[in-house]
Amino acid sequence: MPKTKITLAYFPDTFRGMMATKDIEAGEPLSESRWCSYIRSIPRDFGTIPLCVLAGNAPCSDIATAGSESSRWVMAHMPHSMRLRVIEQHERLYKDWSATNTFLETAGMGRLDRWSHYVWAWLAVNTRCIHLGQHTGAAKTGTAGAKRHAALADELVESIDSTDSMALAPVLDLLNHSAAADIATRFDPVSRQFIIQTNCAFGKGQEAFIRYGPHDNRFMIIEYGFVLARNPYQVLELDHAVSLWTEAAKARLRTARPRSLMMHPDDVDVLVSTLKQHRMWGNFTISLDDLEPSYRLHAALRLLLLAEQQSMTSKQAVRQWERWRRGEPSAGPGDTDIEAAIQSWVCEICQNMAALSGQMMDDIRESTDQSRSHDAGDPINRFLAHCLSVVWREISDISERCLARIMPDQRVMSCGP
Ligand SMILES: C[S@@+](CC[C@H](N)C(=O)[O-])C[C@H]1O[C@@H](n2cnc3c(N)ncnc32)[C@H](O)[C@@H]1O
Repeated sequence: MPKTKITLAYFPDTFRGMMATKDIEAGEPLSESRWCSYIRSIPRDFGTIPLCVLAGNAPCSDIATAGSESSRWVMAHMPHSMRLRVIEQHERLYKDWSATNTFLETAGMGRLDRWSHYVWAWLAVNTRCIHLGQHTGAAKTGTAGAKRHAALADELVESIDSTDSMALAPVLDLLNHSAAADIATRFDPVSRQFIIQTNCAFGKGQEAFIRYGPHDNRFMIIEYGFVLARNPYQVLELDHAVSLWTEAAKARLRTARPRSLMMHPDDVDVLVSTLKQHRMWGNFTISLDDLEPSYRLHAALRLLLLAEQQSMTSKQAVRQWERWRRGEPSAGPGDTDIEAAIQSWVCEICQNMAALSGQMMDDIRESTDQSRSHDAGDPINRFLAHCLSVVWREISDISERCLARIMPDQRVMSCGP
């Protein structure tokens, strides 16, 4: 950290200004870095971001197998999809750390000595940077000059690799996120300024917001360490549930007595490969808006359930599925059965998700209550625990509403054919 003897403070006459934290001799430089004041405005701690908890105090190439008690607790209380994303994020962090050290060593500048400082800096950039490749709503109308200006900005932005063009923008990075904010961003090639323009008004004294993106709360926790109480982007992510189902189907077919004449465990892999070839594998969701399986989930379930339910080979199932995808007339009475099987699958998964989320919310409440009552330090970051609880509440809500849609008149205890 750069050294300085001055810090931001409020003064009765001049309001915000810089105060000496120690005696300063005449002739001393006020700050050893021109960035010092900015760096001091960045939060000291990113403890509500799971990666910060998981990264610990020493670099480790594989967090899935290592970590402190609190990092294991955080991992165990995240939905599966979040866990995968945090592991991926840690791999990126570790790769960046290694690449930075290689660069410094090659340049004869030694190595970074503090992992925790690097993690802090990495998270500061990740939570506060703007991407120059981000470009929304540049003026496409107006005077010839304005259009030329916009075209120049477009050209500049297109020439930038957006994954590699992060910038920290002091003051802009103090703006908080609201899903209701409406902004347009552009880089002005003449003034070389990154401009954020708001399309909604803010009254005097109100907090001015920007929108970081159309992100759900799982993403907000991982990238920014907070949740919105009412996030409009809510979906049930079911990739893991579908993968578990394929494994269970293979196990069932392996032990089936009498052996299924048509389906073989390897057929399940063929069906999965078919979905992958059609770029239809993954991103399986049910959204809060319509409480229906997304097209991708519906299509995948149709193929996966078809072969087993109607005793087909994978080849026959793929042929029938492709006909359905092309919108050709349905292949007879089996079509109603397969739709019922899809509903039944969704019903069972929603019951499992509702039960799991209830258990997770109880666990989180108990763990935070325990660390409060024992006064045992605070191994669990309470705010992070609260954020995880909100995510499980959302999963529970969608699951229960989906069950109520499928079986409107019942308190559903069991689904199935
Ligand atoms: C770009 S900074 C915004 C300024 C930040 N509040 C600060 O004090 O420096 C992003 C961070 O602000 C916080 N943040 C942004 N929007 C928020 C919101 N709606 N509710 C709670 N925290 C928010 C999160 O900690 C996030 O990682």
